[in-house]
Amino acid sequence: MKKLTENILYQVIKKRPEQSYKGTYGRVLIIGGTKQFGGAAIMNALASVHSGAGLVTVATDPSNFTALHSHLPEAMVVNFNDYLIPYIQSHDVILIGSGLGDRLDLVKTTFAAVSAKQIMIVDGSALTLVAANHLVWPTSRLIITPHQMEWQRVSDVPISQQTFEALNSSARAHFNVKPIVVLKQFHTQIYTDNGSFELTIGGPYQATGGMGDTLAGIIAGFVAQFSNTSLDDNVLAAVYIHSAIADELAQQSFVTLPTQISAKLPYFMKKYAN
Ligand SMILES: NC(=O)C1=CN([C@@H]2O[C@H](COP(=O)(O)OP(=O)(O)OC[C@H]3O[C@@H](n4cnc5c(N)ncnc54)[C@H](OP(=O)(O)O)[C@@H]3O)[C@@H](O)[C@H]2O)[C@@H](O)CC1
Ligand SMILES: Nc1ncnc2c1ncn2[C@@H]1O[C@H](COP(=O)(O)OP(=O)(O)O)[C@@H](O)[C@H]1O
Ligand SMILES: [Mg+2]
Repeated sequence: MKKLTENILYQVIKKRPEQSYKGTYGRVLIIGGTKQFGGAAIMNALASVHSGAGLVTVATDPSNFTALHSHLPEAMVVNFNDYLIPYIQSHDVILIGSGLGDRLDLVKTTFAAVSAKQIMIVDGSALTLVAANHLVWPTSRLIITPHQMEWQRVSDVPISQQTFEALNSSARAHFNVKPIVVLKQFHTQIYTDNGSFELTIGGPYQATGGMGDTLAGIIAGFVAQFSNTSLDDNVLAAVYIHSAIADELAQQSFVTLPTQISAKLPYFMKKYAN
């Protein structure tokens, strides 16, 4: 397993060309946040916008609109009970699942509408719904971001066996579509067609609800905007920067809040842009 280093940030984060506009940096659709878990979609969106996605729309329960806008007026909203197919088809990147509760209907609609050229990130409750209902993965460019229990649910590799890299790799190989797998834990592992990678930074100051929702949002922001590097590299850079910022915050803080990580992203990214 290759160890991720800071070098991935120099490779991926580039100074922006002057001849560009918001459309250049990608359109992200976030589908998540039931009434109970609205914070998850808000944290997705904060991370996507702060990491540089050009346009972010959040399809969520309408009870979350005001809270989302008060944190992030940059985001657009749509009621996730409305007809979503035109939204799904017109976005470059779809992030589904954070705080999605039991909305299997939304997972099915999204999987059916997404096309092969779009990038889809599946997180949180959507992973649990895929596993519980034996859904077939869509043939989009797919990234999944399970924590260890979610990975157990979707891959059948028990948490106690997940230390074995070969088992995780072979479980991934048996999916109908081979996704980039971000297996989150202390020292997160990333499984790709080009090998597996290990994060060697980060720590338990990150163990706060919303930390994974924030990572999923950063991944969306990175894959939406960086078009000169591979999808694999963009995901690796997103995973690295999430914990690098946490490490920096942890020098002064006992816990590192997800929203603090998002707030720091633009400043942290600046030093790598060349
Ligand atoms: N503010 C918001 O709106 C927030 C909304 N959120 C949203 O809530 C949804 C549910 O997400 P979830 O992860 O909380 O619940 P679930 O999928 O049932 O997994 C938990 C079960 O797995 C077990 N477990 C074992 N290992 C584990 C591990 N490494 N990491 C984590 N758990 C581990 C664990 O064991 P236990 O803690 O009981 O020991 C428990 O039995 C999801 O969509 C998410 O986006 C959250 O982001 C929070 C903030
Ligand atoms: N002890 C730890 N050390 C390093 N990172 C951690 C630790 N505990 C949690 N994390 C990180 O926090 C995030 C948790 O993701 P997840 O459980 O999906 O959170 P949530 O769904 O509440 O947003 C992952 O990125 C994980 O790697
Ligand atoms: Mg999660």
